[in-house]
Amino acid sequence: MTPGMGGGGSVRDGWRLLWGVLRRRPRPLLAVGGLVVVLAAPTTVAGIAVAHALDDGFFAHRAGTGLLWVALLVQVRLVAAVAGRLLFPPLVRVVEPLRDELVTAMVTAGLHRAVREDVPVPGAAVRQAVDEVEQARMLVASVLRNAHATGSVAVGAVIGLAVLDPAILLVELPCLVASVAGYWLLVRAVLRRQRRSLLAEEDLAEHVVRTLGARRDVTAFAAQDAAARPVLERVERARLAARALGRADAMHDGVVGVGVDLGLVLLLALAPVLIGRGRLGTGELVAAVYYVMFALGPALRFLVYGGAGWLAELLGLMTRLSDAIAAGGPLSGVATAGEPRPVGPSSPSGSAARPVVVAESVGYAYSKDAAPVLDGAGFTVPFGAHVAVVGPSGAGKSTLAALLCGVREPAGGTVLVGGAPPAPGSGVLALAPQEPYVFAGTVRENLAYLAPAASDEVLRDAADAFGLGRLDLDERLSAGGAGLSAGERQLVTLARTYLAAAPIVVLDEATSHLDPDAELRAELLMRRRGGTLIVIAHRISSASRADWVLLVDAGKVVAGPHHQLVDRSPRYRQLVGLWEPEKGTDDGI
Ligand SMILES: Nc1ncnc2c1ncn2[C@@H]1O[C@H](COP(=O)(O)OP(=O)(O)OP(=O)(O)O)[C@@H](O)[C@H]1O
Repeated sequence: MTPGMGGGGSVRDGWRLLWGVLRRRPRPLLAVGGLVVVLAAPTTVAGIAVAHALDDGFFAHRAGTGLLWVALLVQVRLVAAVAGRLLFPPLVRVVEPLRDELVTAMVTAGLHRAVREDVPVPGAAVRQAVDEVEQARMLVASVLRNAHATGSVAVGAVIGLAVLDPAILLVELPCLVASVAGYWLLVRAVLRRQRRSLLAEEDLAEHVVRTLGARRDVTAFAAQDAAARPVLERVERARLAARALGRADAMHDGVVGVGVDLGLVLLLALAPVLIGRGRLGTGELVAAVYYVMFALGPALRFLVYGGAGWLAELLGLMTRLSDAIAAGGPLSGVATAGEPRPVGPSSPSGSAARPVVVAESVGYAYSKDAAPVLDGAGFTVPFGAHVAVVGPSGAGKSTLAALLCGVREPAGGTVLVGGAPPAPGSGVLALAPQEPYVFAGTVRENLAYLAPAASDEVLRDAADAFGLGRLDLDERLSAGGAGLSAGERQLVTLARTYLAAAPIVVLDEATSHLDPDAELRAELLMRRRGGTLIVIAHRISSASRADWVLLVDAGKVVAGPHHQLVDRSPRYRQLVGLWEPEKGTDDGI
């Protein structure tokens, strides 16, 4: 699980998880709530003391009385500081058990998933889950403590205004309610947009990394434009999401303005009426202004500027935890986020992910005006199958391989590998392309490119098995493999693909320069490595060895075992006929 918002749950799920855990401790929660009113008293008394100090003391030329009220004000502040400590015991009883409950939920869900899907429990993911829960616990404590302080000051001010004159409350309360309601709507909008922006950025980053990782496949398919298009689309999506978030953020000032500035203007507009009727003294007006400016104002500002960020962070975190619990705990995403379970010769046995390849009504054309290469093609390749893809030259076999590898995206229909659209560089598929690529570096580097952890022994065994015994692992190769024969370049590419941990291997006419014996040996090795093998067939012998044949013709795909297609498909018979006369020499087309 990435620390980002990778899941699909909503903020409401985050709320539900948080509330579900908090409400299990109703007594300390009620005590925390009750203390809001108790701790509101100092603010109320402070305003009243200001009013009396002025009206009964200094404005009435009774300095002694005024000073007595000021002394009371100081006393109240001292008592408030001591009373503030009453909050901590119930707060601790609310917050501390949160960690145990959430960690238990995360790890339990993760273990269930591990058992259900037969995947190992990655310690790093569990550690990350514990860290996130700890972060959530600290955020809950901060949010509750600060919300409590803010809430008690605001409640104290509201009570004080009501004591001064209920009419003042009648003009202040609507402003306050409108401000808090606006803030609430804003928080939700900011959260939604923040989440959208984060997801867009994560998606972009993931796509860029994958596309860069697949640059050799992209080059092999000459699909630079097709590979760049989805990246550019994601850049635009991330830009729009960030702009929308910025617009929502800018609304915060308006929310504070309604609660404080508008409230103050209305209070001052009402004051002459109340003073004229003898309902409000000058000192009381000052006290009312004190409540609005120095109690409600800071409380609202804290709520909007400080609290909003904390609350957004807390809810974002809770939503991620809720996603993870719903998806099976801290392991969610581990098996699907670019880490396919290994299948190569250096991999532990019995731990293979088993992605099935499903194509449904797939359409693809190279441009808007070009005739579609594929038009409504559909088939399924079960995990572990050995499949040959055949068809006349130009029928779309390589195009199909590019779609399976995710290097091109279908114009219509869907291609799913292991239930998700294939992503280049995800490591689920390893491709040996038509044009072998050998890059400047040692034989070791060339072979280990898709299996960086492979030992020299494993690399040597693979090289020997593919007939590259004459090459030393330390031997330097130049870009393009000058000095190697065309067949040897293909063998280097094949051995590299063989060593990859990907559960699916696609050979796109990758044996065209090999003699039939070398081709047979390469195919047998690929079958032995385990996983699914999809061969864009160069020779009919290769199709007849496969469990299943996909015949690509006129935009469609017909599937079946070799012998069945020979019986059933005149087109396939024709192809076999074209291939077979050349048998014994080189039966390729
Ligand atoms: N990059 C491209 N731009 C435009 N058209 C293309 C491109 N690549 C392939 N095509 C066209 O798409 C069609 C299918 O090509 P593709 O290479 O997939 O067929 P294929 O069955 O693999 O052929 P072959 O057996 O000759 O390799 C052909 O008509 C080809 O000319």
